[in-house]
Amino acid sequence: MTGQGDQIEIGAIADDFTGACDLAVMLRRSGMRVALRVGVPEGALRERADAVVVALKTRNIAPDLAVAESCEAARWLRDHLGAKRLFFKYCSTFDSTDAGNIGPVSDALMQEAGAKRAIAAPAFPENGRRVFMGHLFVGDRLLSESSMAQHPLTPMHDPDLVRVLSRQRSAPVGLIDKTCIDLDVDTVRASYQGAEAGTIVICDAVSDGDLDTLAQAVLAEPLVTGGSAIGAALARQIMAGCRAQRDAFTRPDPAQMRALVLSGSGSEMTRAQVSQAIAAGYEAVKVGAAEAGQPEALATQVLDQLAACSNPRQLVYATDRPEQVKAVQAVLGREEAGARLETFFAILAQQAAARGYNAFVVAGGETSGAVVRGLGVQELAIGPEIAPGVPWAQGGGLWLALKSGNFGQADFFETAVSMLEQGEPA
Ligand SMILES: Nc1ncnc2c1ncn2[C@@H]1O[C@H](COP(=O)(O)OP(=O)(O)O)[C@@H](O)[C@H]1O
Ligand SMILES: O=C(O)[C@@H](O)C(=O)COP(=O)(O)O
Repeated sequence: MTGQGDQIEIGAIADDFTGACDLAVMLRRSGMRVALRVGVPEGALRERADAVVVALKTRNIAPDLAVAESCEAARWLRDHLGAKRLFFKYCSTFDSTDAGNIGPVSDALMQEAGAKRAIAAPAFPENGRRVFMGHLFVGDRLLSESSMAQHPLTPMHDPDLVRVLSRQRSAPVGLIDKTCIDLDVDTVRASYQGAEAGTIVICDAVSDGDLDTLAQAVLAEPLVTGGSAIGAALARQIMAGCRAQRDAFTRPDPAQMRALVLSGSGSEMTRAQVSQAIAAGYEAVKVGAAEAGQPEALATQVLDQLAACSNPRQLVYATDRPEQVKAVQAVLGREEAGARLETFFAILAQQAAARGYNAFVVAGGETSGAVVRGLGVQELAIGPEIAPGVPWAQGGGLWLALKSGNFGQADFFETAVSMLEQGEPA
C-alpha cells in the first residue's frame, strides 16, 4: 500500500494504551502495516505504514486536556503524515462519564478533520459487545447490568448510548439502527448524510457484517469514531485486493526471556485471570493502594521477594473484588487510589526492567498507560494476536502484551507468556 512519503490511510488516536494495541492488531489483520506511537508524537514517521495509531491516556483526564492532546495528535497525523482519514478509538463499552471524554474529543476532532458529522460505532461483536436500537450489550446483558456498572473509574449505569452521548455534548446525537443497516449501504449512507450538520450518529451493529456495511457507507468520511472492530472493517475495505505487508516485530531469544505479569485492572475477566494464574502456581504478590503510598520502597520489596523464588511464572496484582476497591476508594478517594497504584506499577516496571525482566504482560488500560510511560517506550511494533484485540508488541528492547480489562480467556496470562516463549509464528 502506501510507502515512505505517501499519505497514510488511517491516522488513529486512541484514548488508552490497551485500546491502541487493540486497534493496531485489528487493523493489522487485514494486512495493513501499522505503526503505534506512544503519546503525542513529534517529527517524521521512521517506518513505512498504512495506518498509524497514537496511544494517549486521555480517557480519565480533564476534558480540556483530553481535547488538547487529541487535537495535537490529529494535527501530527494530518500535517506530517497526510492521514487520509482520522479515527478516534474509544472503548467498546463506551467507558466515559457525563463530563466526557468521548463527546468533547469527538467534537474537537470533527472540527480538526473538517467533518460535518461522524459515526459512533463502539460494537466489537467478536468480544461480545453489540449495539442494538442504540443500546449497548456486553454478552447477553445490557451494559448497565454488566460488570461495567462496577468499573473503578468509569462505572457505566446507562446502556442507551444516544442518552449517554447527549449528556456529553450539546449538538445532536442520532441513531442508525439495525433495521436501517439491514437494508443496504446506500440507504445507510443516505441516512447518515441526511443527519443535521454537527450530529454524531450512534450506529447499531451486532455482527462484523453490520460493521462492513457501515464501513462502506462512511469510507469517504474524514473522521470515524468507535471501537477497534469498525476500524478493522474500514481496513478490510481499504485493503481489499492489496497484498499483506510484513511488519517489524521480532521475538525474544527464549533463553533470554524474563516475563512478569502486572495486573492493575479491576475488571471481572481480569479477576478470573488472576485467580487462574494463582491456581496454576504463579508466584503471586498482591499490593494495595494503602501501601502503594511509598511506591519505590514497595516496588523494591516486591522484586526482592520475587528474586528469592525460583518460579519463573510471576504475577504482581492489585486486582480485587469491587467491594474491596470501593472500601479503599472511600478512604483515599477514587482518583488517589487509582493514581497511587498506577504510579506503583510504573515504578515496579522500571525497576524490573533494570533487573533484567524484558517481557511484561499488563492487565488494565490505565495501568498499561502508566507502565508504558514508566518504561519510556515510545513506539511499538505490533506482533501476533494472543486473544481478540490483544497482541504482543515490541519496543525499546522490551516485549509488551497490554490487555484490556475484560479481554482474553481465564488462562490469558499463561497463554501470553508461553506464546512468546514458544515462538509461535508471527
Ligand atoms: N485494589 C484496588 N483498589 C483501588 N483501585 C484499584 C485497585 N485495583 C486497581 N485499581 C485502579 O483501578 C483502575 C483500573 O483501571 P484500568 O487499569 O484501566 O483497568 P481496566 O482495563 O479493567 O479498566 C486503575 O486506576 C487502578 O489503579
Ligand atoms: O475497545 C475495547 O474494549 C478496548 O480496546 C478498551 O479500550 C478497553 O479498555 P480497558 O479495559 O480500560 O483497557
